[in-house]
Amino acid sequence: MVLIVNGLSAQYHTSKGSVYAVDDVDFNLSDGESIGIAGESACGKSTLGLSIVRMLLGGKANGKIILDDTSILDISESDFTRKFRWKKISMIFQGAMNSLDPVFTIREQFVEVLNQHNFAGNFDDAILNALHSVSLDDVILKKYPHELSGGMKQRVIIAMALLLEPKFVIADEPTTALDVLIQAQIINLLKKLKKEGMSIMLITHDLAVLSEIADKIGIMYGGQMVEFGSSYEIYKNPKHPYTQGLLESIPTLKGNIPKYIKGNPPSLMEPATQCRFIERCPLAIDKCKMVPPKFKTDTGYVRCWLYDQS
Ligand SMILES: Nc1ncnc2c1ncn2[C@@H]1O[C@H](COP(=O)(O)OP(=O)(O)OP(=O)(O)O)[C@@H](O)[C@H]1O
Repeated sequence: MVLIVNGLSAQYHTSKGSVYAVDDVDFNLSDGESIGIAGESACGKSTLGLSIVRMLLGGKANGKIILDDTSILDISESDFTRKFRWKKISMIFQGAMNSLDPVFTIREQFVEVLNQHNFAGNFDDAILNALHSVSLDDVILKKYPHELSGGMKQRVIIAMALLLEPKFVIADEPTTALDVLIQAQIINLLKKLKKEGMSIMLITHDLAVLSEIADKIGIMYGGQMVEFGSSYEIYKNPKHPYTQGLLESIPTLKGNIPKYIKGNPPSLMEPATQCRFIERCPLAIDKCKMVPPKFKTDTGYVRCWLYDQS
């Protein structure tokens, strides 16, 4: 599965005006590659994921998303549902484990998902395959959500996203609200799925959890992907001052005191007219009063005037 995202923007229209939640994002993934999307709260990470599965409620996405040679924003809703949604690409929604229906057994909830997608194969085979791929035992099928631990509920949610065997799964903060041991189990599960050939887009505010899964990383700030590249390049040689700040804020075992980025993220109620990071950037220069374009790096790009070679 090859994914090319080009000039992707997404806006929500609210009674207070438009929210420019995703602004001119580019990235690409080759077959089998996974990407990590990191950035602070409200910088557009979920909106980016929702745009790719065409599930932006109250919003509209523009630009190009090419999935396996099809421009998926240009096909009809029914074609997208029939050929792509949950079959080639699915999403594990943020907080979904808390929205399992308390009055239905886990099996009934799996059946509901299969029915919604007009699944024509053998229901039991599909459910058991998905369940086993997340290392859950068949006995949980008879249980109700309140009988499961948080980690088991999150596995159920991941299994639901895998029911129709998509090759690309977007996981939006799949470890939030789980204790650290369970977080590690879920990350290991995603690693296992990746090894089995699945491409994953892992969305998180925590850069530290990406290192084991992501071949590439996109750093989001104020609706823009301010840096994109191979994980190696982003970790070893981060270029954007925001990426540098994020990496310095990760606690280490070596005793370095984690730093934090002063100030608050910008409002997304206006389109960008200058660098979105200007107010918080320790390295800002005069040019930063203009919106930075994407400057090429070894493996991707950075949106920062400090890398202007002209
Ligand atoms: N349905 C919506 N209607 C209006 N505005 C929205 C909607 N969903 C998100 N937003 C706004 O869009 C911006 C980006 O939100 P988004 O949820 O994509 O960010 P995020 O990086 O995923 O945040 P978090 O890490 O907190 O989940 C925010 O300003 C948010 O308030």
